[in-house]
Amino acid sequence: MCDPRIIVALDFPDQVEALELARRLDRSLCRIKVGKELFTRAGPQLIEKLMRLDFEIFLDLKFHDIPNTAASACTAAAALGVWMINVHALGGKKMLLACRESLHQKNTKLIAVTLLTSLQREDLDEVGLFDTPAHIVQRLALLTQQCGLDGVVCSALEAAQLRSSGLIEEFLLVTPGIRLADSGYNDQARVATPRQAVQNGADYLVIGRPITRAAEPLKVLEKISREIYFV
Ligand SMILES: O=C(O)c1cc(=O)[nH]c(=O)n1[C@@H]1O[C@H](COP(=O)(O)O)[C@@H](O)[C@H]1O
Repeated sequence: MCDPRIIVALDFPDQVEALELARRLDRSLCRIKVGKELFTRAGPQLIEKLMRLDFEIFLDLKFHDIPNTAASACTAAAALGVWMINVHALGGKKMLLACRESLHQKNTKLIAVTLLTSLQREDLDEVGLFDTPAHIVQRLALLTQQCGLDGVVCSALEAAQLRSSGLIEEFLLVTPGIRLADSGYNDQARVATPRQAVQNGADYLVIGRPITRAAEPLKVLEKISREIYFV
């Protein structure tokens, strides 16, 4: 199977809309991300249905809890047969190690969210993180790599610096906060275009509203795929 770099975020309130959109996409051009809203409403059955449509699934539940609880949740998520799952790196080293260990001998990839792409410097100050997003992301990415996870979620703005900072080449950089030149930011803060993201070294681009809310989602997906193909 080819390795499409676009992950379409199916952020919908119910499975009817989600499946309808999925059927309009081309599985050779994208994977699919199911997040908290849709999974809470539609559950594991929806994951099965999407896998029957031959999509690889990133189950984005961003676990963040004490090590035992987070690790058990990872085991349960991976048992669904999904391609990728995630946790928050701010859960700390012990949690990251426990989660990694819980997926021992499983094929599911485990990545950690560094800093949400909706956050900027002022938001970090408010929660007592007095440093730049770039520094914090770097620290959390190195910690995540030391704990043996497969990669991190970061914004594409940090990807270039991470790539030149000694991360191993196979370490995955997954970047949401992707916006087309003519689309608004919505609630995102640290954004980049698809082309910039790939130029900066992102492996996978998570894209929601610019595709899912477009009048013709498949056309936008095809256009972005062409744009990043030769970067
Ligand atoms: O883990 C994620 O996927 C994620 C991390 C992050 O830092 N920022 C972020 O936007 N996401 C997810 O990526 C998707 C972005 O959607 P759009 O803003 O509509 O493109 C949403 O489903 C978010 O939950």
